[in-house]
Amino acid sequence: MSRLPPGTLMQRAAAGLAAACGTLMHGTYSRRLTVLTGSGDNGGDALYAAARLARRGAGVTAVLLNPERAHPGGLAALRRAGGRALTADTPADAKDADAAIANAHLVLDGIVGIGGTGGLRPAAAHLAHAAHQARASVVAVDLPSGIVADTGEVPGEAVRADATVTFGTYKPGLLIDPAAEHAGALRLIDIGLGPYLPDPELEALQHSDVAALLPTPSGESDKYRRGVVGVVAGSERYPGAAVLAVGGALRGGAGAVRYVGPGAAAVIARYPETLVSAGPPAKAGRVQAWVVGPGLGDDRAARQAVEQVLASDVPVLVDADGLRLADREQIRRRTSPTVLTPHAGEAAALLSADRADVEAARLAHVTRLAAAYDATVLLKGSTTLIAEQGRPVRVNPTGTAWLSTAGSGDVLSGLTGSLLAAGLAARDAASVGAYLHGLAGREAPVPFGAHELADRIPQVWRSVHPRT
Ligand SMILES: NC(=O)C1=CN([C@@H]2O[C@H](COP(=O)(O)OP(=O)(O)OC[C@H]3O[C@@H](n4cnc5c(N)ncnc54)[C@H](OP(=O)(O)O)[C@@H]3O)[C@@H](O)[C@H]2O)[C@@H](O)CC1
Ligand SMILES: Nc1ncnc2c1ncn2[C@@H]1O[C@H](COP(=O)(O)OP(=O)(O)O)[C@@H](O)[C@H]1O
Ligand SMILES: [K+]
Repeated sequence: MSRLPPGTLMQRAAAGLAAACGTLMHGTYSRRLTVLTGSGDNGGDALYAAARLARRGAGVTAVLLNPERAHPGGLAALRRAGGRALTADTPADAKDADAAIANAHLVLDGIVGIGGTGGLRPAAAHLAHAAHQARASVVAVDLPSGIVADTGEVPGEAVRADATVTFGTYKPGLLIDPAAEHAGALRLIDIGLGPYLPDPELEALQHSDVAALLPTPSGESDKYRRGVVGVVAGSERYPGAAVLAVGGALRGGAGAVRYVGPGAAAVIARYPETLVSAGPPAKAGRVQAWVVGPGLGDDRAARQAVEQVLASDVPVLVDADGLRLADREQIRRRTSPTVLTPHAGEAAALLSADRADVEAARLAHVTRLAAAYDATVLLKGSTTLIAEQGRPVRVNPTGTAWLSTAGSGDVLSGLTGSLLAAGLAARDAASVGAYLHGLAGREAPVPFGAHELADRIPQVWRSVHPRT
């Protein structure tokens, strides 16, 4: 801001916002637009954008939460363009304000942006509620008012938007639930901040990043050089977990999958290429990475298997029952990489916290877990986050709620373990595993069972890396 004439960034933001709204309303002429206006610069962006739309024929009403402190330049521009302004909490205007929201084609949420603190105050919450009830599309300016931009938490009332037009850079709250769910479709407007932004605290891989990380065999490759992944999963009670984890592992780029446990017959019946051994992991032969935990149960053999795997000197992914059975000190003492893949309930147990608190503040909890266990942590759920100490947290941009189906996590752990065995660093293996798993969930015809996810992986692998 200090390098440019005053107001330049706001004008860039308003121009981008107006263009996006024009597209969303399929034009401006005779469209009704209502602007929920707070008293900071977020309201200023909204007012200037609305003035641009009014000049192009839209009928604009601004509902002001605090008329004395509404952005003076924005309000003047709106009035010059023929827009009208109402005061939200004066009895004379309140009815008109509610009607303007109820009858709008589009409602712009300019209540608060990155300057907001806490849930919406009552007058603002009333407007947010009215917008939600209305037929109008709701477009959030920079972010849905009431969410915490930096964390994705939603501490109280917040706007529910159909789309969010954000400026300069994505904010963590637009990418992490529960806040992300309030944002709707995202649109980033470049206002020229790029070169001045600090390193991000949160990052999301794109297709090209994932393509560059995918292991690809070369002329020199043989099955051992490609990596062998050991899978310790399944039990008499849950033989299917073994099949699903092996199914994921066979599609993760390792050269061979070694299965260790009581589910060998079921595994071989489905995947005859699997190397199986009946004894404990310590006797199973060399692997380049282990996956331990899906459907393992909790008998003595299971506990012993977890202990042996954690005692190895190769990367280990611990999931499901493995997270429950693992000796926590043993995890912390490991010198090779460890990847923990809890869902919110398992994360809560590992931190002696409440599941609801983990889901409400995913970023804080995944960061705490990575520090507490000195491990790479992939926290599953409606948003998947990957944390490692000292590195930006990664948020997985793929996925769908259809992934919440039994056994889906088993496929993810096999897949991610296979990427570890193929030589990816722990954080990359977890991010790439989540990315492909999420894409498979989007591509598979719904409703799907978890085994169909494993079957989809080669197709999404090719879509990410067409030359494989
Ligand atoms: N930075 C940049 O480069 C650019 C920034 N830009 C834009 O500026 C925005 C940030 O503007 P900002 O800093 O003026 O704060 P903003 O988000 O409008 O909120 C402050 C107001 O909210 C109020 N308020 C607070 N909490 C509340 C609550 N819970 N419920 C209700 N009200 C609450 C608070 O009231 P107060 O506490 O003062 O009474 C104050 O009036 C940013 O998001 C982007 O849109 C663009 O123009 C492009 C360049
Ligand atoms: N609401 C949701 N939206 C998107 N993905 C979800 C949702 N709920 C769960 N998932 C994903 O589905 C998978 C479920 O894994 P998990 O909880 O381990 O189930 P299971 O133990 O049955 O395999 C994870 O990859 C998780 O991120
Ligand atoms: K807003």
